[in-house]
Amino acid sequence: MNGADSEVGRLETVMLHRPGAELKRLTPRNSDKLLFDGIPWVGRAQEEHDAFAQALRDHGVEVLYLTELLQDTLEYDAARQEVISAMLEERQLGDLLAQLTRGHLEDLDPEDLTQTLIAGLAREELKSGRGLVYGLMDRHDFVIDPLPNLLFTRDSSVWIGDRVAVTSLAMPARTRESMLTRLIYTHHPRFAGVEHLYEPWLEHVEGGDVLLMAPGVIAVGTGERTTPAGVERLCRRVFAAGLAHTVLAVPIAQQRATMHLDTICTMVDVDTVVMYPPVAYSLQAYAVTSLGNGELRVFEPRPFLEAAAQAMGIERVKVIDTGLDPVTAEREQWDDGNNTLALAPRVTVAYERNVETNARLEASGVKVIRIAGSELGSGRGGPRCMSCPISRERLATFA
Ligand SMILES: NC(=[NH2+])NCCC[C@H](N)C(=O)O
Repeated sequence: MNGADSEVGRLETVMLHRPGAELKRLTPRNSDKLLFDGIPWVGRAQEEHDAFAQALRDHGVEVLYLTELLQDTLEYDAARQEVISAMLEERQLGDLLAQLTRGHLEDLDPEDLTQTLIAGLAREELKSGRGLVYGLMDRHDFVIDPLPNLLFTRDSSVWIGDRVAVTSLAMPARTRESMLTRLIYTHHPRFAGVEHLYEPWLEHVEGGDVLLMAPGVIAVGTGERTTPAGVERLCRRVFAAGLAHTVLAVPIAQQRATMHLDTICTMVDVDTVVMYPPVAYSLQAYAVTSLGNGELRVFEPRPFLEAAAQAMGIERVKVIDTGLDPVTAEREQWDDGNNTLALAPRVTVAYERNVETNARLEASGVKVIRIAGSELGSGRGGPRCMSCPISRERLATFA
């Protein structure tokens, strides 16, 4: 069954995106805007990603690739027309260039259209071009921008219970990603009948900020990406759908190092988190519950770990004591040491480079499946960011 009610129920199916030609578009001139901190060696990034996918399969996880789902989806004419129109509307190319681009895209078969939607289209790759907009563009300028961050499938959709929240991404370089995930969830037969909990045109919410702490309890970070209004909208929708009794709104620093809640905290067991030490005990949360009729009850802020324990109905949330010195902690947090992907309670995937954090996880009895991420990490995302769980074994129902 599709969906998830926790971060740690046995992972059954996951959606990944194997990085490809879109990474080859990165240059020192555009990488900041495209949210990469370096220029990855693409072949090696693919090898690292293949090893990640294989590690998941070795643990019984079904791996779906976004590219394959998208290509299947683009076999349907309605889906092709929908995505081409939506993309051209967003891109603002002017009437003539939009018309030429439409012609170019309509001629592509599903495989090439998939590639173009992901890797983008430079002006010089357009079959025929003319007019003012075309003339004013440099030949390397993008008629369609590439999507190098599609690699981080966590952010462009998130399953809550049996529904999928297609997210509303905050950074201009990423907004088109959820146009593609929405298309897949709307038209791909594998997802027929799945209800959408959220839509890309609503207030900003990114999947990296959403943590399913326990059945019925969701923590949502709000900072650089998910906005306060996004959390409020998600609360209303989650409560209306009966998917949770409590949402914890967690303000996080509005900066790149902590762009999502999952950069500082992920779950490794039903009651245990691994957390960036400097914030572990200072992070605050506003618990939100439903008063019915769409009204929300918002509680005074309290320490996050306390508020979470109360909502989860447990005495306390355990924190893996990484006990790291501040410099090591900061280095490993930057390299996504706290961004782990649980395959089951106490079994987690982590970047091998975060030697100290991983050693502490193991000392606490967590099995760590190490993967290489020297190239993948240049996009500032770890195993959790690079995975969208489509199905996890349910822990319980809370109703
Ligand atoms: N869930 C996450 N932490 N995702 C990380 C996304 C990294 C990506 N380069 C961005 O800046 O958006």
